[in-house]
Amino acid sequence: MPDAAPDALPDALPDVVSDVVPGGDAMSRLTVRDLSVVLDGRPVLSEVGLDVRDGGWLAVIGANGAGKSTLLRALAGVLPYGGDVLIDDTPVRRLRHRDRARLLAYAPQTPALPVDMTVFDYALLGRTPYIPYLGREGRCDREVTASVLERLDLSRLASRPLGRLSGGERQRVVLARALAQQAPVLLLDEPTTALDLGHQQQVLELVDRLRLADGLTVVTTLHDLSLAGQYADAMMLLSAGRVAASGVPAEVLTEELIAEHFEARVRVGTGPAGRPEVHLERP
Ligand SMILES: Nc1ncnc2c1ncn2[C@@H]1O[C@H](COP(=O)(O)OP(=O)(O)OP(=O)(O)O)[C@@H](O)[C@H]1O
Repeated sequence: MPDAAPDALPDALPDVVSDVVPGGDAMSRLTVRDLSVVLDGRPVLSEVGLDVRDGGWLAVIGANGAGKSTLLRALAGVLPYGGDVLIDDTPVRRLRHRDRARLLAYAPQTPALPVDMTVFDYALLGRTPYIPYLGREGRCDREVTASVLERLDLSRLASRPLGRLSGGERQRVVLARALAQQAPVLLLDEPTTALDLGHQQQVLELVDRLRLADGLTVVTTLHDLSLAGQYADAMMLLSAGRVAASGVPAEVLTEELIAEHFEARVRVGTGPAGRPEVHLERP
């Protein structure tokens, strides 16, 4: 069954979410130096560097196979890498798993989901770093989870097993788990690919509001270049595992760079607030 259209977004964040997402004093500047990843003996990322300010939104773009998901997986610590990943001045690889999970949340593109687990219990897994060893979740954990599910239009599916969701519903549940984690750095791998237009807007607006209100630092891969240009304040173009361009969206979303790295013919216009809009043109 398709979901109902998402509710209009209020200007203010819901109390519970704004109370539970870390405040502006949380650590969240993300710095990457000379990052490299080798998979199956082949270099997939080389000499990647980036710097995302506290409360910044970096969109990583690039053609299929450029290394975008690999970059996010390395940042999330689920792949071995060379080089340094720092949150403020703390090397992420030195953190214990639990401490890292409080600083950095990652929503993968297509995670394996336990088909019998309910939507609520899966999103509640995001609270694991806050639950004492051998303990149970508390009221706050359940409230945070319920609030995030509500913001993502998932409350009515809370007791539904994951195996009985549509693709777009599954994608929002994966995001819900990451948001319930309350980490100041959020890594989202193609968070909108399976979503209808209304839910794309709902998800990106929610992430943007959390970023502006609470200083979340966001890194996301996005294939939709216009969406990337509308939401990100910085962009990085990856090509064959290396940084081909980086800067503000207007510096990266140029007709020349897109032609060269995507082999696509586009027209780049200027949208609201001077942000670039990318339109495909028929050859
Ligand atoms: N586990 C793996 N073992 C070996 N090679 C891999 C592995 N995972 C990915 N690769 C290769 O690494 C390269 C980068 O893959 P990655 O998934 O990061 O690209 P991407 O930019 O996210 O692509 P897409 O836009 O298609 O999602 C590709 O050539 C891919 O085939």
